[in-house]
Amino acid sequence: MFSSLLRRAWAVPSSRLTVPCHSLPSPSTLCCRLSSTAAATAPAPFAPQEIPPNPDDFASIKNAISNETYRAITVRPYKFQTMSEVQKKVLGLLPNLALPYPEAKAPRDVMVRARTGTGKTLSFLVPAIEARMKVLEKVGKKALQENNLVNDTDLESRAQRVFARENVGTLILTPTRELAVQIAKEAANLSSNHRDFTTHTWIGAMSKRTQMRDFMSLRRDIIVATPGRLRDLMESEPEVKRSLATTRQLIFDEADTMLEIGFRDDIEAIVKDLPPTPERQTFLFSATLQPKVKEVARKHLAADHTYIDCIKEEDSPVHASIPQYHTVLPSASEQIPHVLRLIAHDQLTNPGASKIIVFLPTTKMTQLFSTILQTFGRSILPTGKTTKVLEIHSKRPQVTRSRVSEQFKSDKSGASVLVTSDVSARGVDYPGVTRVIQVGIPASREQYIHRVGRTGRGAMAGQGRGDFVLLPWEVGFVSWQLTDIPIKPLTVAETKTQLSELAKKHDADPPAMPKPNFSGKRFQRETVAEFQVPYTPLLDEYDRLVSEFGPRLDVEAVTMTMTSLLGYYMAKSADLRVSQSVILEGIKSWSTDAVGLDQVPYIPQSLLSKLGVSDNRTRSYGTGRAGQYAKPRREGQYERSSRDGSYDRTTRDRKQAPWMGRGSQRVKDSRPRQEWSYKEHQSGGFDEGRPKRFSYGDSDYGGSRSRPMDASRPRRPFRDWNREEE
Ligand SMILES: Nc1ncnc2c1ncn2[C@@H]1O[C@H](COP(=O)(O)OP(=O)(O)OP(=O)(O)O)[C@@H](O)[C@H]1O
Repeated sequence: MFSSLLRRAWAVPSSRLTVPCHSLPSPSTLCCRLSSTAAATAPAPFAPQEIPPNPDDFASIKNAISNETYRAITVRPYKFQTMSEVQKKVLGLLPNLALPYPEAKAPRDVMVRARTGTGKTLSFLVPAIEARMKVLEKVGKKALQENNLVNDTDLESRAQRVFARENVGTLILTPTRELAVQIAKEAANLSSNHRDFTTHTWIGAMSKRTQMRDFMSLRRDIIVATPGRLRDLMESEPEVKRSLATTRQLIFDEADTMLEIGFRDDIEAIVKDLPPTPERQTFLFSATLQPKVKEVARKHLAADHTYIDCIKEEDSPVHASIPQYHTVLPSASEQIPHVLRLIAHDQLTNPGASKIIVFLPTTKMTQLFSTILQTFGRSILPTGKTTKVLEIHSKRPQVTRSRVSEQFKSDKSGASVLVTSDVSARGVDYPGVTRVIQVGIPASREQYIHRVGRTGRGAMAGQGRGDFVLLPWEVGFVSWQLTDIPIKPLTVAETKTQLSELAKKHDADPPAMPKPNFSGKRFQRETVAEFQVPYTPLLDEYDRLVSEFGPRLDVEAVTMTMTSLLGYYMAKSADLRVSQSVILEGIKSWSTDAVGLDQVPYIPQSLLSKLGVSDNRTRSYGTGRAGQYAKPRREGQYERSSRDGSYDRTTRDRKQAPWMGRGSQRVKDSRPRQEWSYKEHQSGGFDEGRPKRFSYGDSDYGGSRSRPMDASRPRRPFRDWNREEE
């Protein structure tokens, strides 16, 4: 019983536990905290005993960290009591981990693997703050020594201030802007009791002038940066380069992605100007660390670094308690209705507490889904118009991205959906996410894990759910890439049945939702979810959806989406173990079956050649003739394979379905992965959070800068995707 109490203490603020120890069973930690009270009242023969704190509690590292940091963790603003496994293992290395070089004993570098949402951020920020404070303490003492003084607070703090304004303490590198902002906020919270402690955030799309002004005038304790902006500042501002050459600590969050080929140029250029190891201490943290990344990582770490692995070899890399399901759709026409059904399922399962993230593979696809959800979801989802649909991807202005991200973080409406690209896949902490839905395959197995990890975090460990929705030809991803992940099959038919049962229950006994609060002067601006009653009749609408929105969607916008998908998926044929022509046919069918276009849009030959794929056309055939090229869908190619919509293929179907072929390792090995140049990356052609080689899919193909459309072809004006149809 006590162990379960402790486990639950993740959610219990420590201040609440200040009760007399005799009223509790036997928690040693609490007795320890209250030992002075006990001492005052205890009879003389039983002198107070020093009971060591529970090793799982932050109290056990109290003497290894400064009082200011300890208070920030356990009192304000965090009120955490129990350490997670990763925190216990990393913070257990304190105080040595935070001692300045050369006093500290080796090993000082660490590489850490721990599941998503288990508090890795705090694990690296505490040593970062402590290391900085220790260095400053040393600087103060040195100033006293040089002046032959024993005590002079003014002199000490003057010396510390000068030092802190010239030298950088810790540099933290992250793949995305949202994550950088989040870490910087957490660093500010954790250091809030240390006077004048300053954290800088250097990310793209924010004013360099402001960043430089703050850097020149304030302390330089911690810098949290994305590699692009950091490199830019290092190359253009001599003072940045000079100051970074004094950095004592380098931290890679989401280390595996930071060390992948896409970021490698930037990282190497940055690290070259930092002090070498062992003078510089390096931490690498991630939920996923493949063997090849570990090899690259060793280049940046001291040879005698510590490797902390909180995931046992035989365990799943995702929280085993998060149920995960994959649905292989019988036909592309089921894609949007099925996603809507999953959202409805979540809203009915968690009435008034539903918070969903939908991941899409490209920015154009994200825009398309967001538009469809905003337009149609609001009429057929259980929470109707009160459903909040938010959209984030790298093509949105940074101000909007930050606003939307904050909005979703603080959302308590009970019916919100964040439609996003991979910019939200790693590290971002959205509290209370009840379900993660992935539509289409992620960039890699690791990205799948990180996406699912947006649910079941922190105090909600083990709660939540993951759904993975695949087109028929994407099935290879589950068969070949997710072999070690406990993911169960779920058919469209099963989802329909479950939803219909939930709807019946809902109609029989609609949940009582809190009414918006109009009392007093304060008007509660947050919309609270309201349910449509009766809901069961609306379930029939799902199947009519595609024919409804098909004619209302802009053909050119769908073409752009399709082009972005081509760029993304062509590089994935080895992962899926299907040929590129199967993918091409699959995406063409998607444009008619899933989004309801009358005919497949024109795809320029030049784009297909660039992607290294042919659809058996000659160059002259079809050039500039979008309408003429478009051909009707091949009847029956992606038809439903069974009457109830389940994925139950007959032998005949199996023969006809090329994606069911498993391919061979030889094909996989012989085909090089597509990689894209730094130039493409600089031109904005990549979605942050994902290495550049995936840039093509999310790039401006189909976008405003370099559209592969035939220039002579008359175009329809591009619709504003964020507005509802007038
Ligand atoms: N000891 C703790 N007790 C309770 N909650 C905690 C504790 N440590 C961290 N948390 C909370 O858990 C959540 C997840 O933490 P964090 O974002 O650091 O996870 P992570 O391991 O870095 O995840 P990811 O791999 O996705 O980046 C945060 O909301 C954080 O405030």
